[in-house]
Amino acid sequence: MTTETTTTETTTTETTTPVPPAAWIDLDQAALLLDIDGTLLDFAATPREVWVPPELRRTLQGLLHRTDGALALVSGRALADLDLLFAPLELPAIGGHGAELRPAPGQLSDPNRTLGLDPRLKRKLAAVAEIGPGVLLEDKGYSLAIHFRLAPDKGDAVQDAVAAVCAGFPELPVEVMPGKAVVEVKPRAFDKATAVVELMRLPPFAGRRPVFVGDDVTDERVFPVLPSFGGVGFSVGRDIDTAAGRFDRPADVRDWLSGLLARQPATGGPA
Ligand SMILES: O=P(O)(O)OC[C@H]1O[C@H](O[C@H]2O[C@H](CO)[C@@H](O)[C@H](O)[C@H]2O)[C@H](O)[C@@H](O)[C@@H]1O
Ligand SMILES: [Mg+2]
Repeated sequence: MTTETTTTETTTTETTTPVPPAAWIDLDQAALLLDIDGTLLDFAATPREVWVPPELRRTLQGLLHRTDGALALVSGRALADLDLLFAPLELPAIGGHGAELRPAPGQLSDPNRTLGLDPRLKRKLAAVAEIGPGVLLEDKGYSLAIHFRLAPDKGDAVQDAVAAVCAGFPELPVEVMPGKAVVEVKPRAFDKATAVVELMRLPPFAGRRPVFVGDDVTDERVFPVLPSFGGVGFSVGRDIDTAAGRFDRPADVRDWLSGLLARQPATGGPA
């Protein structure tokens, strides 16, 4: 069992690494890989309360077309959840921190990619919600997320309890993945980095240069694998050593993406 420390959501306006000009990215060669919460979308009190701006849907659809399908969401959320959020769009996606992989719209993720979380472990973890009101469970089948955004004072207790429960199952190949006001227990066999490597070997992503944007601990593992595909990564809200630059907030990422599309529309080459 592996444990990491929780991340913060501290956002400063002091940008030490400049946001990359949209003109730097060549959409004829790029594969756009985009994290969701804290990157494309602003945080909300609960997972269901996030808002997807209609303009963002239009931008993603345009970029998907402009890159010949080489745009994917790379999320900790389950694919079914992503499809509800972005409906009627169905985008190529990595879901559940790598548990699910859909290289093209309309395809199904192989249900045998990963085993479900051991039910004994899941039951014990679910009991952590008894710590108090505001501690929410999100069951993804292959993993369980325990949210404490509505009860920030209970964050330490939740993390300690999750670590204690997992320590009781040393034989299980699981890891504790910290996030933004959440802690998730997932199989160790996959993560966003392993799934990105897999995706980048499949058409229409293969041969393109990945441009990844992400904000969280789970995203940090992706940055080091990008150079082997000629790609780069950008962080959101904080500097990360292995990132090529930083956006301050999701609204900046959204503006950058719409600028990217505006500069390189489908009918012409780069502006
Ligand atoms: O990898 P991501 O796409 O960034 O997904 C990470 C987790 O995002 C969601 O939780 C986070 O966003 C919620 C809505 O803003 C917020 O209420 C929560 O506190 C955050 O942790 C999602 O619910 C998780 O399943 C994802 O793993
Ligand atoms: Mg995120």
